[in-house]
Amino acid sequence: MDIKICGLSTPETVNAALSRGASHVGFVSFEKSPRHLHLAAMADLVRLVDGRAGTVIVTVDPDDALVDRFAEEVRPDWLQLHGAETPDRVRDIKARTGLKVMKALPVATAEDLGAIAAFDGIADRMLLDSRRPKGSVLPGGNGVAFDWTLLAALDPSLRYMLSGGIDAGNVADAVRIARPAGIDVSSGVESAPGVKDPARIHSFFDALDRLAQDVPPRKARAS
Ligand SMILES: O=C(O)c1ccccc1NCC(=O)[C@H](O)[C@H](O)COP(=O)(O)O
Repeated sequence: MDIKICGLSTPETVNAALSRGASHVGFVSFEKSPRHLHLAAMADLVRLVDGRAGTVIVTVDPDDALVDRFAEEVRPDWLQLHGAETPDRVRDIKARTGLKVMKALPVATAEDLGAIAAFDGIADRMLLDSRRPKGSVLPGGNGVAFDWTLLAALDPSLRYMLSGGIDAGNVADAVRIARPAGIDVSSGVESAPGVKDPARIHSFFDALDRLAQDVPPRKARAS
């Protein structure tokens, strides 16, 4: 299973995630976020990763100029689009940058899942996240979960990332209920908003290690 640790901002916490085998590490470009990083700081962290995990810039409705700067100055592997980007816009951004795109979709009801089909064959990965709670200025990274049982209706071959309010205490339930191809976590490995905590990153991976001992691999499971 892919594991993405999102909203990292220091070499120490990037190294903690890499040391436990994170498949992806994410850096947020959104000025209202406590996790916002300038491009030069992101570029330093991408160089530190040096191919040991997929590097992801999380961004919200970026214009072409910003997309170009991400591709040229930071050189990540992925852009994670966390705004109202349409399938056409996702296609344009992929063609413009040559980068892989993860499209985030806010989920609160079964109807919300209907939007996934429009990105089929366009987005490289869907990320199913909670809807922004009332009063939050952040489209993601709010530390709230949605009803994972809604995901039972999805085509089992859809390889999506699950996010929203996941932490060491509930990741086992998230995996057992949703059986996602990947998990994305941010607030759940922080000691305060925007402050990643190496000890919590380790606890999160410890919980995954325990889970790996009890949950059969996805392909081997019935239905
Ligand atoms: O994390 C942010 O501050 C953020 C800001 C703007 C858009 C997206 C953002 N985060 C997206 C993520 O990938 C988070 O990991 C995801 O929403 C889960 O967050 P959490 O519930 O805190 O684990």
